[in-house]
Amino acid sequence: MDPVQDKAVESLLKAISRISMLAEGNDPELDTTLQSVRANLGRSQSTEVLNASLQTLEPLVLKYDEERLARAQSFRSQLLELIDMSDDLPDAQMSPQAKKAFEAEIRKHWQSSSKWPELLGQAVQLLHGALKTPSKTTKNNSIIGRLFRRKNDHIPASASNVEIMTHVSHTLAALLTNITLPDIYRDQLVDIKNALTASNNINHLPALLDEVITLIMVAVGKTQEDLTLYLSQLNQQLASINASLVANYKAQRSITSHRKEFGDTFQNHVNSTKSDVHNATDLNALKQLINDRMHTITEAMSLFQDKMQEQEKQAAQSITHLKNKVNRMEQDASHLRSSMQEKIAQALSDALTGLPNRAAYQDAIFPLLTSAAKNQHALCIAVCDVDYFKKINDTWGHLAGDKVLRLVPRQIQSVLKKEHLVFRYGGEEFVVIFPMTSLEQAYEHCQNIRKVVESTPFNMNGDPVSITISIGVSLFNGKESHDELFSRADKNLYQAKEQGRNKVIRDN
Ligand SMILES: Nc1nc2c(ncn2[C@@H]2O[C@H](COP(=O)(O)OP(=O)(O)OP(=O)(O)O)[C@@H](O)[C@H]2O)c(=O)[nH]1
Repeated sequence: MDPVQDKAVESLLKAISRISMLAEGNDPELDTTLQSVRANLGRSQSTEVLNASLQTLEPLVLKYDEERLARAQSFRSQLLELIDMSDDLPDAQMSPQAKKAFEAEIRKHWQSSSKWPELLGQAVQLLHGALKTPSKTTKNNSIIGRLFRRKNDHIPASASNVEIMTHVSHTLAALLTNITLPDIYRDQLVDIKNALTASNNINHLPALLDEVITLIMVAVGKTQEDLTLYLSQLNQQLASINASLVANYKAQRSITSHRKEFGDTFQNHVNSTKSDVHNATDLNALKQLINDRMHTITEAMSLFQDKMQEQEKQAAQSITHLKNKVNRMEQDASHLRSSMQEKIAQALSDALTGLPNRAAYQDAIFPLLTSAAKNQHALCIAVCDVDYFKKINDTWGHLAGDKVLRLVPRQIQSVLKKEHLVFRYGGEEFVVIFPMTSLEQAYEHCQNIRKVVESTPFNMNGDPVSITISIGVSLFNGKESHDELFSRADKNLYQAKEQGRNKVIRDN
């Protein structure tokens, strides 16, 4: 290999090792592929084209790496700061073991941005848990106790409490800017960030922490999906780069073997010419012989040059191809994420109503049930079904039916709070999740849904028509499976239909 090629290979190795640094530790398969790419690069030869493209690539990769590191460092220090704030919170106590274990987690994962939502989720849960653990001196006076058991009592808004709350909420809001969510959750993220920065009342902290936990659970689920998809595509691209490198290596090896072949042929001609000259007796015959030899050597040289030109052309093409693939891989890494998020958002929303669909419901309900069970929060679900919907379709047509299906959820949402989650479960059926809501409160909300739907005049070909809705509500008992909870709500709905419709039936 000549020194120019040596340099090119060295540059490529460097660049690939930078890329491997970015991808390091995310996926074992990816690591193996990168190792194999590196191994092949080590054997390959290269040209100036490759070197030039790598010189452009390298500072970009280095810059990205530096920025990534700076972001990670800031994320780590904010996270640690958030945890330390539990010491300042009134009536809160964080277990030192839990804190230590979490700090170890931070040390382990702070550089891997795919782990950030999970780390933030853990931090917020720890903080939330600390708020629920009264400090020894004020055992019967915890925030949670006052907030949730005796609703009208509040911690006095002293200057230091306002200061602490401002510090906690601003740090949390800053940490949340590091979390990437699918588009459908963007508004929710902005709402939470606004609510955090707008609040200086420490009594709001537990409820805000709960909202952050719920949102992050969604983020953790989604980023893992994104990452898996991204890594599998990245692996494919790396495998294809690897194939190009192998082909390039073979081409270079073939050039080397042609060079050797030509050298051998040339040497043979020189040797036989030497011996012919040595044995020559007739000058004319010798002249003829030398002419013939020169002719053969010229032909062999021209053949060799043709072969070399063709192979160098192929090698240059293969290197350009390789360079394009590396560039495409860079671009893909940035575009892939947003397009995947778009797809996830589409897959989770219902085209007719724009509401999150049944798949989104499945995504949301399981982490919420886990959190409700763990934190002993009340959680209710309501199954709402438009009455005699078939008749609406039959009388005014399917398009009118569609219009009703678009309007009903708007009416439902008009009487609910933003933390209540509405899904189109299928057909004319909607499901509402009421996190941190007692059965009594959920029942009241459902009565409001029923009333608002009943009193809305739906316009059918110019005529106002009254439409009603039946609802079954059930309260999660903290131990049962989702199916048990759902089937109880469904049975309640069935009873509402049985009892004449336009009714809300709750658990006994
Ligand atoms: N227009 C329209 N109709 C739908 C859609 N999805 C389901 N449906 C119709 O909704 C109707 C539901 O009918 P049923 O399950 O019998 O319920 P119902 O007639 O409302 O009777 P009740 O149980 O008393 O409320 C069916 O006729 C479906 O074709 C949709 O997206 N658009």
